[in-house]
Amino acid sequence: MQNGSNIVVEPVTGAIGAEIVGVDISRPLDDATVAALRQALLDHCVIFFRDQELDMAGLKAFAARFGEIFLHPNILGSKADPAVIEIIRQPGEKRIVGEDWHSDTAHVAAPPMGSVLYGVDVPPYGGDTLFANQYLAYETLSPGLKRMLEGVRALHSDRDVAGPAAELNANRSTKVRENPDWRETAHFHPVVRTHPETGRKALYVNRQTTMAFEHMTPEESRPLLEYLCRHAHRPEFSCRFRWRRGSVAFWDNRCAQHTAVHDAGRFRREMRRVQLVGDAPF
Ligand SMILES: O=C(O)CCC(=O)C(=O)O
Ligand SMILES: [Fe+2]
Repeated sequence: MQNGSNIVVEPVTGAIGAEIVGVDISRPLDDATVAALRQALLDHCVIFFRDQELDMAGLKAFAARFGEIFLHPNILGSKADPAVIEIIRQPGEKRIVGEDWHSDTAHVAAPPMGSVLYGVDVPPYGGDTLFANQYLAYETLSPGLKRMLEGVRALHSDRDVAGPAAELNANRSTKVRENPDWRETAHFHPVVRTHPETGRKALYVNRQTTMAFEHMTPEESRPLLEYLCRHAHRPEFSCRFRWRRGSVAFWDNRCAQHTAVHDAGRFRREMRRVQLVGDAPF
């Protein structure tokens, strides 16, 4: 049993991210350890682990210590276990999962609270993942823009990430579910959400799913939306994680955005991801 008091939390930037040292997450974790890890996640928005040996069951068991497992509505899960998504890139792949800045699965009524991503087969260089702190993105807006965004909601849709065209499926290994009866899933969420555990406000718009502000056309929304999406990942809000085999990133999807970098096209890259159930944003 791993004891919470042994854990060391080492921030990786001044803005976001911390590496956790001194814990083997393949072993059963006691409640003090889980509480310490959860606190580190709340403090740093994303936590990283190195040199972990996790099979699918181990990855799921670790994630399950932090909440109920979320089943993705669009992306096909592994044949071995549908709760685990295999995010695979073959050499030369045109499109990848997670390209461009986003928070995960924001088109559903209650988006996942977080994701645990595990590096199974990682390129020798390239294929990093970037994260950005959305508390800072909100806090650095001007008082006037903060006031303007108060109470404003935006429409989030899976039109571009799971649409009927399935153009994605032709160009990447990780497939969305092919469904002739596919219907768009769309929900309104506040542009500024309050984190249910920390009580802090975070910006909550992204380039993958946010279509328009409520009561406004996409054309009217686009300039401000684009400004907010660009502001959301300024270098001083972000960190970059370089993967090794056995690395883990566990992000809080309520206060962090992330993007995968598509710069390792010559190499195969294989990751496994488990998501956790979250609340409806408020
Ligand atoms: O493969 C990556 O680096 C991240 C992909 C992604 O966006 C995700 O797992 O949610
Ligand atoms: Fe993602």
